[in-house]
Amino acid sequence: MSFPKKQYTALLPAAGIGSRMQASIPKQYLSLGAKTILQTTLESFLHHPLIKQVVLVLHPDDCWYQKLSVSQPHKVLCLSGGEQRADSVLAGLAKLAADEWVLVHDAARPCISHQDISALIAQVEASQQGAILAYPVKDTMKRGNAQQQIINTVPREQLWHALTPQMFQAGELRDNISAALSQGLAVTDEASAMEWAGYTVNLVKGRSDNIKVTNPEDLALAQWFLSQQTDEETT
Ligand SMILES: Nc1ccn([C@@H]2O[C@H](COP(=O)(O)OP(=O)(O)OP(=O)(O)O)[C@@H](O)[C@H]2O)c(=O)n1
Ligand SMILES: C[C@](O)(CO)[C@H](O)COP(=O)(O)O
Repeated sequence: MSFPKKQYTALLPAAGIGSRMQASIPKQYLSLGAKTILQTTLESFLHHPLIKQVVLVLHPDDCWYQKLSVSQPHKVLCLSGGEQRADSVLAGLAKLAADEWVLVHDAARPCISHQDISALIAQVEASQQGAILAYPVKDTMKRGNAQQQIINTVPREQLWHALTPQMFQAGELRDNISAALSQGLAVTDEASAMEWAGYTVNLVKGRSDNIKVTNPEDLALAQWFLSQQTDEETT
C-alpha cells in the first residue's frame, strides 16, 4: 500500500513595489506572455503535487491581484504584507501552525521548476533540517570599495547564490526572523535569520534559470527561460 505523500504550504511574498524595475506597476504584475509574473509563479506552486495551499502576501494597497484569473483560487489565502520583505514573510507565517514546514518563495521568481521544488522538499524530509535552493558562483568574485575599486578577490569555491524557495518550520522561522530583526540584523532571506540563530541550513543545488526579476533586463530573460522549460517542469 502506498501512503499519500505529505503536502506543504508555500508562502509567496508578493507585497513589493518593484522600484528597481522602474515600471509603472509593481513588477509582479508585468506580463510574461499570456500571464503576469505573479500568476506564473503562483500556478507553478498550485500545480505542484506536494503543495496543498499558497499563502500569498500582497501589498496593503494591491488592486491588481483581484483582477487576475487564477486556477484553484480556493487554495490561495491572501493577506497584507509589511514594509520589508521580512515583515511580509512574518505576516504569512502568522497564519501557519508552528510545527508546519513551509516553503517561502519570491513571487518575483517565476521560472521556478517543479523538479527544484521537489528536490528541496526531498532534502528537508530526509534531513529534517531547513534548506534552500542555491546556485554555485561561477564568476571570479571581487569585493569593491565605495569608489568601485577592487579591494580584494573573494575565493569563490564555497560561494553560492541564495535562491528561493527556502524551507523551514514555521514556528522556528517566525521566532528567529523576529529575534534577528529586533537585534538589527538585515534579514534579506529566511536562511540568514536561521543561520544567525545557529541552525544548520542545507544548500540544494537548483537551476540557474530560477532568476529573480529585479531589473528591466530581467523580464525578457525570464520570458526566454520559461519558453525553454517543458510543461512538466512548471505546470
Ligand atoms: N515589503 C516587501 C518587499 C518585497 N516583497 C516581495 O519579496 C520578493 C523579493 O523582493 P524584491 O525582488 O526586492 O522585490 P521588490 O521589493 O518589489 O523590489 P525593489 O527592491 O526593486 O523595490 C518579491 O516577490 C517582493 O514582492 C514583499 O513581499 N514585501
Ligand atoms: C530572498 C532572496 O531572493 C534570496 O536571494 C533575496 O535575498 C531577496 O532580496 P531582495 O532585495 O528582497 O530582492
